[in-house]
Amino acid sequence: MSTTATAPLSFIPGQRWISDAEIDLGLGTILQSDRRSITLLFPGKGETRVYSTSTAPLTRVIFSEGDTLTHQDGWQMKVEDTKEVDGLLVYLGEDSQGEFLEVPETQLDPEIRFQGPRERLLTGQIDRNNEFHLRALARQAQTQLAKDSLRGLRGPRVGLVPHQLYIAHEVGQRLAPRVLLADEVGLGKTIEAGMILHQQLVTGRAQRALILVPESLCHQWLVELLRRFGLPVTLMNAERCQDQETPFADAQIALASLDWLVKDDQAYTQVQEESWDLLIVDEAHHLGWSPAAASPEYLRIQQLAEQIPGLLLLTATPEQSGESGFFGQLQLLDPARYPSLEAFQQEEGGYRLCAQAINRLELKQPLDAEELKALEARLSNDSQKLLTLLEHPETSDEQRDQARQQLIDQLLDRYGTGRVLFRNRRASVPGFPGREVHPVGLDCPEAYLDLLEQFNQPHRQMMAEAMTGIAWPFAALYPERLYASGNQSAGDWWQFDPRVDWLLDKLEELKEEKVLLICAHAETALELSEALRRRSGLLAAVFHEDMDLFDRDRAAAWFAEEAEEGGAPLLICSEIGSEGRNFQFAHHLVLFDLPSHPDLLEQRIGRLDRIGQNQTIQLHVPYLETTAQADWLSFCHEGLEQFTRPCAVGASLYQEYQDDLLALLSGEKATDDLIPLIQSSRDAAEIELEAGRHRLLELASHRPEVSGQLVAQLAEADQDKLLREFLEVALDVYRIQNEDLDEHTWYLKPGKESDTAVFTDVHFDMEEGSSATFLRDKAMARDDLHFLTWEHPLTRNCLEAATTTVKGNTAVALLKNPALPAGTLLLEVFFRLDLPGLHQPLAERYLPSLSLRLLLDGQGNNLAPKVGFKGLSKQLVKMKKGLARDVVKLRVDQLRGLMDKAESEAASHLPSYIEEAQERMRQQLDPEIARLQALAEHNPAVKAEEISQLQQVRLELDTQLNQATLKMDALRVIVAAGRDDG
Ligand SMILES: Nc1ncnc2c1ncn2[C@@H]1O[C@H](COP(=O)(O)OP(=O)(O)OP(=O)(O)O)[C@@H](O)[C@H]1O
Repeated sequence: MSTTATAPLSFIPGQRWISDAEIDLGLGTILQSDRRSITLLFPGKGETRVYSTSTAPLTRVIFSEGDTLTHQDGWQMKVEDTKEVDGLLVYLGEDSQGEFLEVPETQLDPEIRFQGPRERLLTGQIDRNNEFHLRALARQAQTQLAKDSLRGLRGPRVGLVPHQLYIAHEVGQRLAPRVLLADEVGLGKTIEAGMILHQQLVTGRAQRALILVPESLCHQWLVELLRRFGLPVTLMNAERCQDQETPFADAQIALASLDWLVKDDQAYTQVQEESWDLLIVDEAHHLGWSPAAASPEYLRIQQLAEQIPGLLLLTATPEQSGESGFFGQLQLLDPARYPSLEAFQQEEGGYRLCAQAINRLELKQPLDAEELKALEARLSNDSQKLLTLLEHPETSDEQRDQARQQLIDQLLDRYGTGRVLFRNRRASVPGFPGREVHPVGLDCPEAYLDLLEQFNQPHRQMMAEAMTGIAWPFAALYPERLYASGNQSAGDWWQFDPRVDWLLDKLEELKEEKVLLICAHAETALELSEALRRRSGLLAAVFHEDMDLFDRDRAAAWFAEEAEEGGAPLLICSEIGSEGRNFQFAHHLVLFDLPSHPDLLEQRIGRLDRIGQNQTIQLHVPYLETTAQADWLSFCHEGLEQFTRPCAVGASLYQEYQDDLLALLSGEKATDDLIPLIQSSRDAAEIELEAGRHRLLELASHRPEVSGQLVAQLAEADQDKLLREFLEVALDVYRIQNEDLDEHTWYLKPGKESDTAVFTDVHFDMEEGSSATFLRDKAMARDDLHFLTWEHPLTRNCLEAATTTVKGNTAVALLKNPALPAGTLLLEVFFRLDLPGLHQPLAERYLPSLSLRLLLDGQGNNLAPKVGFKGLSKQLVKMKKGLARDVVKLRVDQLRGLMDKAESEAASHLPSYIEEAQERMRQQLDPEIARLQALAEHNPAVKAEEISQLQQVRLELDTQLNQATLKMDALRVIVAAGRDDG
């Protein structure tokens, strides 16, 4: 395994040497030498070099007893003895069959490479001290990062919002997470998904992800993933896939429109042929499902969800398509846990009791007989043990607390939507500004009144539907559509519709403000913008489904631009703009009409009422009095109170009262009769939810005591000293100019000498340089600054470069410490845990890339526990290369002995290292196995193979971890300079 350096006396043809300056040439053979020059042939590379005898940068290669050499024919031999014949060495030893052999040095393998620190040191390949320093810091960081439970959360350029961090931390750590992210509108589901994805990638839990979103949100997702997470996303579309057989093959993270994949069979097949680790689907309420039929979108996602291990579904309104739609989403996530709609509905009936039991556990009260009996059906053996432990008089308080927490976790997981659904509500997220609503009743013009009356006749309702494409009586909510589809010759609706006059006045009043207007239909949006242009010369940005993606994004960007820079003061959107988009920079929302479903109204308001909104939101609602519009407003406003706060029961009340609501719209029922009924049902449903499902969801979606710690730890990262030290040394090693702009902000500029490989995938200005900060808040406020964390690509590249090349694995330094006599020798050695042949991606999840440091004195005593790396490094100065080589040559025997000692010392540490890795692995896999076993007790859909597969993985990892070794990673020879030099 090792080779040796020498003190050369003379150059004799046939001897084997390496070039210190060109190590890659391999082993050279001296062809000839005279007083002035030496000629070497490097057979491995077929190159010849001539060196001056006095300055030749050459090192003689000599193997010693115990070393293994490789013959030019490929076989190996362990050296037992050496003899010299005419100035050439002959190695004596046995091959693997035990046959005694003699190998002249002329027959050594020329391709020999010296990579390990031991070989490199002994063959005089000595690196700079700061390169060694960088490698050691990088290993230290890797160890720290491998154990870091916040890994993957440090890098994203996002504010520290507790409920988001809780979810990201909880889900991002899972293997193949499958969850529904269903926070109320605008609470940051995209950010949560981004954080989970980032974590999965950074920790190696996932390599590739597929993100499917409505077409209108593609660009916004792309921007968020790049700007906030720096992820390598590829936007896929028909154009990009044209004439390509495997267009998705190069996309590590592919982002595409779900609508496109539903329509394009070929693209869908291409997606299916790839291997993905995580699938993310935004606005998942579009995946319609009922026991009778599933939508094409649902079927496509279902197929993908069966083949992709991880799945994140995002929706603010999971029940938009009814309870069955909601169940359909849960079934995509965990078909085993949610086998049938009936079972799901039955289980829901027990939520209240479960929430009650959890409350009692939290209050440290005993469960009563009714609760115990009801829960028995769901509790399995492990839970029963916990209950017994709770009741046992000798159980300590600490054991009791732990048992209660475990029981709560198990109840949340096994009862209700537990680990699968996360839904935070505004009510429990502080800092949201209020909403103010301004309904404005307007006289209904005669032209509309006539039309509404005509079409309300039973025999004409079908015609209204055929003309407008809107079912009656909902068409009555949009009289301009009735008018426009039948009266083209009679002039434009906007010439007499009082909402337009009102709008013109309102816009005049709000001329300093940005105003978002949403209406239900694309035609209304277009005609309205035309009306404003013709009647007042106002140019509004327009956003609707018939525009292509590019034009839509351009319109949104125009609206977002500052007024002084020519930004549009008004954006007119059809319903499509009511989903997913970020318009929180505006504070005024005009609801030109109301949507026909309460969840759509919630989505509309959510464009402004979202994280980042800093003012009270003004909701302007013009409506036509004495028409269906007025009745519908009563339903939304008084019935559901939607304008003042999100209504959690809107979708279910809409379903419950569907017939009455239709009667209300057709004028067969009066608001005075219906609205009080809806109000009392709402109050009752909300009370029930608060006591049951909501309580469970609240508990499962956010634990403030956990998120509080996460926020505090992440906030501390601003001051991470190791990170700054590591980057300072890295910039020095890779020769990148670094100037302090202030205490926390650097200006970095690559120069001619710089190693530019470390800028791979860093969006960096290589010409002018770029600035970077360690402060999260500063990075959030200024997009032009890089946010420097352990997860920034520059840091990651430096970490990789420092640990995956040989650079820095040897050094020789001078110790300036007057207390030590001159010539005192120390050897500093780093080892790292190595797992040959292990299934790496699987193992890395559990395996901390631990490193071990030893500091041996001349007698082989380990001083590392007393003398730290940092303190020692401060006392070291560099030594010239020539002198360093001489030191190694002079002390070669002592060094060999110390290296052997280091190896045996390291071996004694190995068992405890392996134990730690095994412990981590078990901590992750055992609860998962136990959970599946518990679920299987009640649910035949949990397959036995699923459990045995996981048990098999655990067994294999356990065995493989036992084969781990500690491998020498870097060596530094330290020589005391003594008093005179000090
Ligand atoms: N932690 C955060 N730091 C900075 N900005 C954030 C954070 N969380 C959310 N935001 C911003 O708040 C807005 C809403 O977030 P996001 O789009 O993730 O919400 P959502 O729940 O997905 O919304 P919707 O329900 O409308 O789809 C976005 O502009 C987003 O950039």
